[in-house]
Amino acid sequence: MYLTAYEEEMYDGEYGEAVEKSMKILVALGDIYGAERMVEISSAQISGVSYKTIGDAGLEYLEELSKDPSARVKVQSSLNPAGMDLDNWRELGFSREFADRQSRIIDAYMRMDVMNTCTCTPYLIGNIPTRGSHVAWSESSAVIYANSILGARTNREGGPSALAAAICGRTPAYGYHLDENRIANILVKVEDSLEGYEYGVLGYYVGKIVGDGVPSFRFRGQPSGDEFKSLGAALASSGAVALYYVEGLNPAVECEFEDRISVDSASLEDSMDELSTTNDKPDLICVGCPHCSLGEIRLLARYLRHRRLSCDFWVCTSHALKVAADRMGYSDLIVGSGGVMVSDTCMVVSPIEDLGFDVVGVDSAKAANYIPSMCGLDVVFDDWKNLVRL
Ligand SMILES: C[C@@](O)(CCOP(=O)(O)O)CC(=O)O
Ligand code: SF4
Repeated sequence: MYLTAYEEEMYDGEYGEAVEKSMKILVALGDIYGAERMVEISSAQISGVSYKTIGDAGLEYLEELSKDPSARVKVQSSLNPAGMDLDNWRELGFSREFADRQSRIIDAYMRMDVMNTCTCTPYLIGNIPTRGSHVAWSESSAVIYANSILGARTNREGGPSALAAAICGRTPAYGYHLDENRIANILVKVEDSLEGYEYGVLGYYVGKIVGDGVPSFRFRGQPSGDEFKSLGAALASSGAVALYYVEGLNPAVECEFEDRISVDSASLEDSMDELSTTNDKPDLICVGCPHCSLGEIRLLARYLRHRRLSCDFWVCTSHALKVAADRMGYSDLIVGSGGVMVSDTCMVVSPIEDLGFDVVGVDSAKAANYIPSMCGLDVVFDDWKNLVRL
């Protein structure tokens, strides 16, 4: 592939070992996917943060890499959720051993100047790529949000390739960076008006049909940003979708529809049932997959203000939005009803299986899809208001 003089110098090790190693990863990826050149990126979102998911091998790789002074990111780079709340891990019951290793991972990233914002919704707290800009993001729910709602361009990176891109400020130009791979190829007509968590069910259903295709949605009403967050997360987890369009919002510049499908509430019923693995009552309810927006926290707080929860209840969000919720008094209302504000982590990447829970209630199709395999626990999937009433 073609490299500029500067990129070649990075490749030849003139800027240090970590830069050289990172450039070699990017060139190898570019060669595999037929990239002809690199593009400059404006930001990175780096997954592979939880000690639960990357283990000792990941920890050692990051510590080793971060010792090299050339391992410093060139663009704004933010971290995906970690395996614990970085401040309140003791109160939530995480072990000291887990916490020590998790902190070493965060420290290694911080040495490389990656921001320890620890959220899968970086676009809610300031890592907001502009329309048309190239980025290297590796959280599938954030990738699809960036490509679809923000109009930026990113492939579904892995943690190591997003980090390599951040260290070089470049990513190979293939896949969703190129116009020809951003053509809508399946029309999805949504016949009924949906609400809240139903957008996750829709994403789960459509993702299984379209795989890595590019759907274009025709909705009856206009979903909210939070609903797009749920829709995209589910599309990216049951399928490998990285980009979708919405008629009237971000219509596809080009469409080559190979298929057209219609979806109504009845077609979603089976998916709705599939997402629960038990009829038992949850002993933990978790919302915030992807991490809650401040608007979602506000609605939870208003609903819970005069209620008492009958089981543990986690509201997962970023540290930044938890601070905002504290100042608004939302956190007090949630805590007052028996809930907990959990920042930096979530029900999938934290070791909830070691905290004595058996059945987790979630309103996120993505979380319902992942908890049985990633935590080995049973799941009840429903609207959060129904879960709270159970
Ligand atoms: C499941 C997921 O949201 C979080 C776990 O990933 P990681 O621990 O950040 O590698 C990753 C993804 O969907 O890209
Ligand atoms: S599993 Fe959900 S909450 Fe956890 S990091 Fe992924 S998108 Fe975010």
